[in-house]
Amino acid sequence: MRRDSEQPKPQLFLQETPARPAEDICLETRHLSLDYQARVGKENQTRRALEDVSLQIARKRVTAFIGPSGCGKSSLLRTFNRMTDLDEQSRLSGKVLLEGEDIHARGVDVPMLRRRIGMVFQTPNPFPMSVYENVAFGLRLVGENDKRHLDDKVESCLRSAALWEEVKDRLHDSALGLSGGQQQRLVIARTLAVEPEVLLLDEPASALDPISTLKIEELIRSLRSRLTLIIVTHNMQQAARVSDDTAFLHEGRLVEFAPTDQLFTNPRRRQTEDYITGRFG
Ligand SMILES: Nc1ncnc2c1ncn2[C@@H]1O[C@H](COP(=O)(O)OP(=O)(O)OP(=O)(O)O)[C@@H](O)[C@H]1O
Repeated sequence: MRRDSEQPKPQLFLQETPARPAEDICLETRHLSLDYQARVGKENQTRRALEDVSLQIARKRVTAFIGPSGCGKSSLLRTFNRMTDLDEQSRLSGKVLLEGEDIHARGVDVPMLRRRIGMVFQTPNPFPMSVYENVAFGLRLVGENDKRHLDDKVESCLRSAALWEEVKDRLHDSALGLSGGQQQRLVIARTLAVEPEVLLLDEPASALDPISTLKIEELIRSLRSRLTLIIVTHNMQQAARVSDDTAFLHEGRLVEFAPTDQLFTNPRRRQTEDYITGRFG
């Protein structure tokens, strides 16, 4: 196995990664750093969650973010749909580009950005309404009220989320009566209804049992023919099973980003090797 003798130099990262044709890149960060305010005793201190992260996410692939707790995986994910804006005290520098366009440029429509880049969280969060209305929700918001069209769309999204067969006879029952795994697939169906280009998944299966986890993993694989997926996971086996590319982060820095097979079998960085072989983390 090849090892580096030196500490990683993330700023060299792009030169070491096989260049992707520009037309294959969906999302890109350039020298992205994120600072937040932490309360220490009676004082606020500025802390860095992300440090000079530059990476290119390929379209219609599954990219996994792995790394020890607190390394910045979720923070990085949340920059892609500007969820980090919700913390008014955090400061971002560098760029995030979606299809080559700066998502922080003046005039960007943030609700539209969040339609294009959907997000699914660790704990399933269906709305307290029926299964049907959960999926129809986003469509109604954009003015779709035609019943035939809504019926078709609800069915196709539930099929895409591998949930239709389990819920087709209880579409008008409360979504809160579904199991945790079903709720998470419903949330994915709800997100798919507004036809996002990118789906961000923040530990989507960590609250689920093994069978539900398997279903979510199969779903992730099946969705990559139609959109770009990015998954944060603590579980390296899961990253290896579902992703095409994997980024390893440590202390807010991108240490290594490579095709998943390569990263797990022949990591280029000593730190990556130590992490995947369980020497730390
Ligand atoms: N707005 C914020 N306020 C307080 N702390 C923050 C904020 N943003 C990031 N952090 C801190 O920055 C670090 C990175 O957090 P992040 O949630 O991105 O890590 P992570 O790799 O996803 O961790 P985990 O695997 O434990 O979920 C953590 O120490 C976190 O507590």
